Amino acid sequence: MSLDNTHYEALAEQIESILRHPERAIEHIRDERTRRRLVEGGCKLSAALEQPKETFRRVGYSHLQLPLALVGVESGVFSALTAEPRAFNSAEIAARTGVDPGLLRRLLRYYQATDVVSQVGDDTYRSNNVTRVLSNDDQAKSLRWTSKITAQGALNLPDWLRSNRYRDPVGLMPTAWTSAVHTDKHPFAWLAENPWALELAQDHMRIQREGRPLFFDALNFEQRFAQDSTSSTILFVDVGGSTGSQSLTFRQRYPNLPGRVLLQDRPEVVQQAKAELMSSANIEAEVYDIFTPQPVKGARAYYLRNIFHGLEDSKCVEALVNAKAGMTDQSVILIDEIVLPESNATPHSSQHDMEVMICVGGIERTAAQWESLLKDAGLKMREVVKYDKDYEDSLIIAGIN
Ligand SMILES: C[S@@+](CC[C@H](N)C(=O)[O-])C[C@H]1O[C@@H](n2cnc3c(N)ncnc32)[C@H](O)[C@@H]1O
Repeated sequence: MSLDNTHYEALAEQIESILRHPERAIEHIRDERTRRRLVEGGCKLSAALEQPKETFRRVGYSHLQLPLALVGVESGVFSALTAEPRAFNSAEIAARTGVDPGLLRRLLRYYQATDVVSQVGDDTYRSNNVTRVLSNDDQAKSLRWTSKITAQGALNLPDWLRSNRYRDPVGLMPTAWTSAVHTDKHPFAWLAENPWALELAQDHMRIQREGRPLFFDALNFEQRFAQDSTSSTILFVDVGGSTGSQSLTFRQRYPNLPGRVLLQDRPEVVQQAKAELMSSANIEAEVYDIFTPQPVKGARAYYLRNIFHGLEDSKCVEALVNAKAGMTDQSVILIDEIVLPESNATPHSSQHDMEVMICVGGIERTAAQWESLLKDAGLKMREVVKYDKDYEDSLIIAGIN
């Protein structure tokens, strides 16, 4: 259908009418697919129609977004605005936060202009859906991680890639991030020596998963892998499982399933996991290095989430061969990672690819790349279960044959 100016005028009026009461739209759009179409269409339309100076402003000022969000979080401005469902003037917010009134007016002007808060009068502001997300303590922790850690590496990316002559930097050390923080340590070793950052890393990993589907939603573990289990069956080995969120979920999803659940990770992480994991959760935790042969023999499933995207191919194959050392014909390796499509990747999955490149010299992979890695380790890719379309999160099921 060819559209003329009258159609575009009518569409613009409809959009403006939605924006006069966005909360009504949130209330009335019942279908998630419709909401996504509007959000994605709006973003793509905005980029497709913008003039050169608008492109420059969008891209050239993108460095302000993250630090100013963190300012709003750490100063308490966002939580002051969300404390009550009403509008506040800047003097009230200044009194509640201790932020200088002059600075506060400038910050609020910026937040209003970038849709982080809503302005209802000359000096009156109220929270909106964006303020509410940013004032959530957990989201704030995640912002601290990206701002204090990953953003440092991202800003160093142009120099780092140029100095490495634009090679694909998979497995390259130092990474864009380690060179930005001037360490010659591997990022995991650096984290072990910087407990404040390790805590942020773990919080971020936990938070960025919240509300997203889990592989348990798409696959019935009990039916597929736990037939005839007894109390001595090793059901689920959560390799590199951090403080055990997936082990805990496993126990919660299958409370009556007989068998053992084991968490394996680096020494400093296992120490923390043991302190955090409730003994009633019935999860064992042990130190294990994925670059040594798997000591736990004959488990039904060796589960590895977000481990391989931090490793170059040769290291992945080494870790897979080591995992295989524990497997029997009945065992499977479950790799829970992004599986990138060959075309039309989502922003989330491609952002993750950039993030692992910047921080750990890692890479997100396509199904063909996963299949090739598994083949090199003498394993067979049996099935790929995609369980989150936004992130392309998938469970790759592999076995010895
Ligand atoms: C990106 S995190 C993923 C954590 C967890 N699997 C999840 O998805 O929430 C990577 C984990 O691998 C662990 N790790 C890194 N190198 C390891 C090694 N050589 N052996 C065992 N675990 C390792 C880290 O300590 C960290 O907990």
